[in-house]
Amino acid sequence: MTETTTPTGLQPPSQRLVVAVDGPSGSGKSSVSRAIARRLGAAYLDTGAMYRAVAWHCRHQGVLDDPDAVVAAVQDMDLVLSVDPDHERVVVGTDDITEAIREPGISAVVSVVATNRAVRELLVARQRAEIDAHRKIVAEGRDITTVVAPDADARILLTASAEARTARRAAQLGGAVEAKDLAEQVSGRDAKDSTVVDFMTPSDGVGLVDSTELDVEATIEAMLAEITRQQSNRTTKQTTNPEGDRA
Ligand SMILES: Nc1ncnc2c1ncn2[C@@H]1O[C@H](COP(=O)(O)OP(=O)(O)O)[C@@H](O)[C@H]1O
Ligand SMILES: Nc1ccn([C@H]2C[C@H](O)[C@@H](COP(=O)(O)OP(=O)(O)O)O2)c(=O)n1
Repeated sequence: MTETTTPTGLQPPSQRLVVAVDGPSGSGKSSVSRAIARRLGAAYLDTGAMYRAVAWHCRHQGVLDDPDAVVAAVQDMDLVLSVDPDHERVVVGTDDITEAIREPGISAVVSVVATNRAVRELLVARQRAEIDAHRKIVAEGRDITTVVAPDADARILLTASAEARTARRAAQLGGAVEAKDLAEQVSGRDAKDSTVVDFMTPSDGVGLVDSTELDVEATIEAMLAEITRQQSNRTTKQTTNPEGDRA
């Protein structure tokens, strides 16, 4: 069966679209993915917010130091995460923690839960269910292109130099953080998180967008161009080889 295509090679709007975005801290994943979701009329899944919510919940329960208790807490956790790109909202039980999960105290401990493999399995299952529940969705994190949605319609690794990422984070935090704490929040956290997933090099078939020399708008344009390129490639493959690799 051949898929119908628009004149530009893009899939028509009624078709499913899953965009997967990974990258290190401060590369622009959240701001750029949110903007792309708006432009595509898609949902937006911030998987980092899920890890942050787990860190908040475990700290709140006083179990961060006990890996088994962390897993139990995640299993029992009642998490509501908005996937509306225009409305950021994270709620655990009756606590609205939308603001709290962005505090430096959570950034400092989030790797404890993100490097717990059992926690990752639970969250990956939840992320896949969320992706399946939406016709169009942009999902971003560290392992979306490789583990959560390796079959996504478009997969992109968004990078920037360590200097650019640290400078962006400094500006975002309003210059209120000391240089050594800033380096720990960006490169230090990436080093810890990299022990369980690789988000510094694109895996096979994943497009690379380097935003070091680009402003936010130019990065959005570069990402949209890469999404279009990958969609066109997939459409061409499906048209020329509709049976895929089946003999
Ligand atoms: N290409 C860019 N140029 C300049 N600033 C950027 C760029 N991309 C993102 N930013 C800014 O850098 C900060 C970190 O971006 P964010 O989207 O939170 O990154 P990430 O989700 O990868 O950690 C934000 O203040 C954002 O507005
Ligand atoms: N898919 C994901 C998403 C985030 N994480 C981890 C890595 C980070 O330390 C935390 C928080 O992620 P978040 O994307 O909010 O991080 P930033 O502060 O934007 O750099 O969660 C992960 O391990 N896997």
